[in-house]
Amino acid sequence: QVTTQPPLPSAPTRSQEAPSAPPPPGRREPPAFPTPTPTDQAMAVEAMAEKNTGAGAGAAGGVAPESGDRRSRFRRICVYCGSAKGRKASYQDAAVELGKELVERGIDLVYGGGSIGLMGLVSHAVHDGGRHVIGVIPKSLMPREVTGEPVGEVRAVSGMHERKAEMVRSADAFIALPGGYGTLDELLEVLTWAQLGIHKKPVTTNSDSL
Ligand SMILES: CC(C)=CCNc1ncnc2c1ncn2[C@@H]1O[C@H](COP(=O)(O)O)[C@@H](O)[C@H]1O
Repeated sequence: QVTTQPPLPSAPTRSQEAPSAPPPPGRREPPAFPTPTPTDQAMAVEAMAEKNTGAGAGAAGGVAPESGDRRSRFRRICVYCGSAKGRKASYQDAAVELGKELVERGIDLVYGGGSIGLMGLVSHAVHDGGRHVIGVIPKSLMPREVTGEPVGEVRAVSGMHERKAEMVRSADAFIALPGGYGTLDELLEVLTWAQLGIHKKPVTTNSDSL
């Protein structure tokens, strides 16, 4: 079972569209979706795991939360995010905050292994905070997505499909931050694998990124 928190906005169907309400003239504002903070995202994943019996870290070997502190039931969370920093500073802030939140909750990071863009920000935040970082990256992509010293453990894989499979195998839950087509591809694949019952791990997203 997969739940997104908050639910992704769906486009109105023809029957839902009011015929008497044409779009206003001039510039169209983007819909004002709420932007959950990384704390909201981590909380959402925790809440989903509680709702989904047998889902999440329970099935994937996570640790039980210790009373009185903010340690998570998840051992490792996979973060999907852009290889670019994005148009808004808030995306970069969210990546760093999410990394810090993982550290605070004692969670290790699985990610796409790049050192550029939001991927670089979240991985450095987790690594600098002393948690383990696993970067899963095809060898052929390293020259493009890794600059300087790689962060944490690098798992070199043979291709894009293997990368996504290894990321899903290695993590107990998934959070998508803003990104481009690559992030969208990763998010859709992890969602469709859940729909097919290939895994039973929680998936959540920041709807502002889509
Ligand atoms: C050839 C093939 C099977 C492609 C399937 N597509 C993909 N599979 C796995 N990771 C991807 C794919 N396309 C892009 N990515 C990765 O997704 C990450 C984020 O990309 P983006 O900035 O959101 O854009 C990057 O590390 C990028 O290398």
